[in-house]
Amino acid sequence: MKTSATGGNDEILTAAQMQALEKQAMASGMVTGIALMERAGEGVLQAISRQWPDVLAAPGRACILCGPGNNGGDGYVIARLLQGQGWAVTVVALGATDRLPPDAQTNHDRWTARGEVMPWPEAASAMEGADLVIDAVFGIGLTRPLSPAVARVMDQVPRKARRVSVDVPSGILADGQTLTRDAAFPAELAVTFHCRKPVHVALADSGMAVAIADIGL
Ligand SMILES: NC(=O)C1=CN([C@@H]2O[C@H](COP(=O)(O)OP(=O)(O)OC[C@H]3O[C@@H](n4cnc5c(N)ncnc54)[C@H](OP(=O)(O)O)[C@@H]3O)[C@@H](O)[C@H]2O)[C@H](O)CC1
Ligand SMILES: [K+]
Repeated sequence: MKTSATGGNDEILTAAQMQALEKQAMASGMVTGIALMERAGEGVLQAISRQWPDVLAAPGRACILCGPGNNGGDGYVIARLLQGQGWAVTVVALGATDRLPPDAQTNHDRWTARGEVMPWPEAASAMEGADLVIDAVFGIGLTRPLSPAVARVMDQVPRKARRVSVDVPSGILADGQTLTRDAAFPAELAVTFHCRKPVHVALADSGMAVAIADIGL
């Protein structure tokens, strides 16, 4: 699997086009959702190593914010992988965790066999002192502005941590209309899958780095 600044893929797909591509790949039997999710999690860690070679070299403390969909599912994969590399991992879940989409539920359950999940109101304390905060709250499925309880946490993300968004910084629609930029997760790096979405182009000169992980689509 390769990750790079452009991933060698200069295509730009909308959220709908990306969802159609994933659906088609899964319907064709070429790949399963659970395999895509595992590759996505692995791709995020590879992109972090490219961006900051030292960060993953020495295990530290990571806080993973997981949302109610498959973006959250990616977060549970990342939690498990980081813990396997010796990191102290805290996971915080937004919403119920007993009715996630199937692939996310599988990865949530794999995580809870080895670690805790804190409720959203404890997000601020869970992020305190973290070396790495991963935003796996919303990806291309965001459909409306963040609720105040979620927007507040975005303001509380410790700026001294390395801050990485899975796919799209939560709070921003993948298709580029910035819902509430100020309430969005303050990502230094967004790791997206297969190709960039319009939001990655729109944020190009915001100082946020973008990496593309190839998930075999
Ligand atoms: N499809 C795959 O196999 C892969 C997907 N990847 C990752 O998945 C996300 C897209 O996942 P999806 O579940 O479609 O969407 P999200 O996780 O981004 O969020 C959807 C859920 O969030 C709810 N939602 C939306 N907006 C809000 C909001 N403002 N406040 C609260 N909740 C919100 C939404 O609920 P609805 O009420 O709108 O139904 C959903 O429950 C993609 O970004 C990738 O990270 C894998 O990476 C590859 C395989
Ligand atoms: K995200």
